[in-house]
Amino acid sequence: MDGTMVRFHNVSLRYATGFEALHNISFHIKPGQFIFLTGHSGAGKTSILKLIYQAETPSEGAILLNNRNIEHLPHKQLPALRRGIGVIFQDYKLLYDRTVYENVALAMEVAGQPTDKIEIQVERTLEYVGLKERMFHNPIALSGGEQQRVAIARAIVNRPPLVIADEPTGNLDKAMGQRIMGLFQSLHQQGTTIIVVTHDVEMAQQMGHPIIIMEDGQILTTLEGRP
Ligand SMILES: Nc1ncnc2c1ncn2[C@@H]1O[C@H](COP(=O)(O)OP(=O)(O)OP(=O)(O)O)[C@@H](O)[C@H]1O
Repeated sequence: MDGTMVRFHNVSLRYATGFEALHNISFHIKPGQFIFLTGHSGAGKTSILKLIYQAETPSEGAILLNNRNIEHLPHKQLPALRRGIGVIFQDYKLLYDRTVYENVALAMEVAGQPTDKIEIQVERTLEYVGLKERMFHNPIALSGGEQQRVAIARAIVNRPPLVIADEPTGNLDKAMGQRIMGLFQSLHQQGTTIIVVTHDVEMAQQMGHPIIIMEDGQILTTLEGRP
């Protein structure tokens, strides 16, 4: 497929502390690609995700998202940009005073979707991640792998073209990790662009997708994956 889903062009990121977490990063992700981002702790992986969903702005360089330049986007355009990205955070960021259903529905409510559509789509998405039976439970009563799947359901319920996940299998056993990766693989097969941060290079290699390896805020190398 042609075009650009994400492009970093000579991007650097200096945090308010003065620390430069990313230095002169360039890479290109096409629509529909599945990419892994790996590297040791502190290499800058989460910082890249933060730049993509605009929690941070680069100190230098250009970022293109869906062929649009985003590094100096007006504030009022931010919500629309973020709706096009499903973000799965390292610590899930679920709301523990609401049910599983409500956690996922909220993402559609803030996107202004009508109630009837929300009911159908939330149920369908929870079924997809295998949690329909737990719909009215509080996420606190769920295992780590189940909470991870609620976070995935919330991220994909609006069907964003881009899904980014920070260490989605980090705290899970191998079987649950594979199940989560299976979900990303099936989203990828439906045409979604996927970026997954992981420490697990072996697992990433088994999946056969390209792997960007980071070190000290720079890209060390990119492994191309299987054709
Ligand atoms: N808000 C911040 N202010 C200052 N420094 C930060 C901030 N966030 C991250 N850093 C620093 O930037 C560097 C890169 O952090 P980042 O979270 O991107 O690394 P990472 O590769 O995702 O690490 P991990 O695998 O441990 O999650 C680290 O040295 C970190 O301490």
